[in-house]
Amino acid sequence: MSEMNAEGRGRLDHMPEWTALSKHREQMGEVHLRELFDKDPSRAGRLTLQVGDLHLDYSKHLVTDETLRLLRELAAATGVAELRDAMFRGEKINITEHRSVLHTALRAPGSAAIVTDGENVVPAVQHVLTRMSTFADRVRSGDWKGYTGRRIKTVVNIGIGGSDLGPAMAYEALRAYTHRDMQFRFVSNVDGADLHEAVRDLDPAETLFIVASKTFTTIETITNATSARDWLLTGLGAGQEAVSKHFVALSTNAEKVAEFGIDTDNMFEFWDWVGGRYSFDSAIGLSLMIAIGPERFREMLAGFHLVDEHFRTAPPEENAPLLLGLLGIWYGNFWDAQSHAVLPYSHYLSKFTAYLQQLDMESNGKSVDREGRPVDWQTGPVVWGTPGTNGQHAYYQLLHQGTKTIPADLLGFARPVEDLQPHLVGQHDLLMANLLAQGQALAFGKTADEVRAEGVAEELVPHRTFRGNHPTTTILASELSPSVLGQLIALYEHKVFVQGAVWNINSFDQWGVELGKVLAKRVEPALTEGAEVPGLDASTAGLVAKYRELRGR
Ligand SMILES: O=P(O)(O)OC[C@H]1O[C@](O)(CO)[C@@H](O)[C@@H]1O
Repeated sequence: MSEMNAEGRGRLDHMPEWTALSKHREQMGEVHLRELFDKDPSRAGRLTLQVGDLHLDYSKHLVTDETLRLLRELAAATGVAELRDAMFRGEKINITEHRSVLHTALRAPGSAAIVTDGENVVPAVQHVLTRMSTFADRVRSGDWKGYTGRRIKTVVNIGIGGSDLGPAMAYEALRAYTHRDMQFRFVSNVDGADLHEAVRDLDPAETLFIVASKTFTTIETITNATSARDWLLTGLGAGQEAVSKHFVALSTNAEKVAEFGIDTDNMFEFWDWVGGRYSFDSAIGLSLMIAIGPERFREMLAGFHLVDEHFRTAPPEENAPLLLGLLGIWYGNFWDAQSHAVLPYSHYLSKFTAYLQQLDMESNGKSVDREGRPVDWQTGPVVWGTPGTNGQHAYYQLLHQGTKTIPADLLGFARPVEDLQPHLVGQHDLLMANLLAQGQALAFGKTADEVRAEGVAEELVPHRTFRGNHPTTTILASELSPSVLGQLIALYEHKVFVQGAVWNINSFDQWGVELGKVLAKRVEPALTEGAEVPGLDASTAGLVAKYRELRGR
């Protein structure tokens, strides 16, 4: 197979810029952050960036100015800026699905013109946003009535993956801004227990289901939506005519929505150029919009747009998504880091890392390049983490004293949410002190001499020594507002983009989730009816038999 792709780009690991980074890494050897800080007193002030409301401190990274320069050269040589511009222009950079990648159009101002397939998509985006706003206002005000004439008190979003994680995460993140007289629930798992627990205390007459599915064929979602419809109609003692007052759909597939029995007047549309994991700022965000109101939703979109513009226009030295993407490449490809921890110091960001797992791992969990050739380099990392203080009492031990290199992001906010009860406000400084202390301990550790100086018995010194040298990015903002949430998500979206571009993989398909879906469909009849599954492997056949025995079949 040829070394060069259509753009004349050679294999990544054969590029001189890659080799230069490998050599640089060798020369760096066992560098320590203590040393980097000692050598350069200006480091802390210099290695920071301000993007909108986000303050990024990347001084605690194992990089020198030379490292950053070489990483930027790699980005230039791999055509990150060109691919970025092609994405913003609406070119079909999702080559395996022949689609544009235009989530940035979802948050572009109404005056923008973004053309794909000969059509400016912005008016359609704005039209759906207006429809969503009218609907959200009606539900919020009680003007939208259920079948029996009662107002809606609970909204249940049924979706999975990108049709669940985004709105569920953002709902938690922006809880302080949500409608206080309404409840919001998110059902995703095909385990009937999920829906069961979500609706068990609800009155169907006051419940609105939002069925969120780009394709409207996803088995988990359609199964849950069908069960929810049965629950509703049984509870109301009504027929199909009640569905239109209690079900709306968010989808690209009007035909399937109609087939399910939802009036397409109650469907909020989006388009195939919005990837599932990039979709919560599309119609998929309807539950969030009902929760926080259209105005706040628009503030969130403006936050996204601010970072889109930054990514599109900021010079490489000041481009935050570019920098974060390149730092990830530095660790993943040159320090053998296998994972990346995202550690928010905010209870409201409890679902943030789960959201990023799909964004990052579904995008960049690939092992062939854009030309279909196996890659010889590491691609996307395992992304993991939970809110920081909880993690400190669980897995931070491994971060501090384990054997692995795990770069981490520490996220925090200067101000607690406005409506926090006054007697709890004082806890915020303690929370943030923890964030700062962890960044410090991870970077600088504690030497054996420092431990000895505390009078620790010699045999315990190795156990109480902290190597340090664990790299972190600290991201601070004044508060977790809708705009700041939009800024944060766009920052990570574009970081993931940068990495995919450098690795020369397609970050916008997800063929890897297909096989399991197909096999589940084949195995199900074996579980229910004991049907023969041709070609079933011996282990799975044994497990099928055991399952049937345990179920008493
Ligand atoms: O919105 P849909 O079509 O139901 O898909 C849900 C999710 O399933 C996937 O296609 C695969 O898991 C995701 O990319 C997507 O977010």
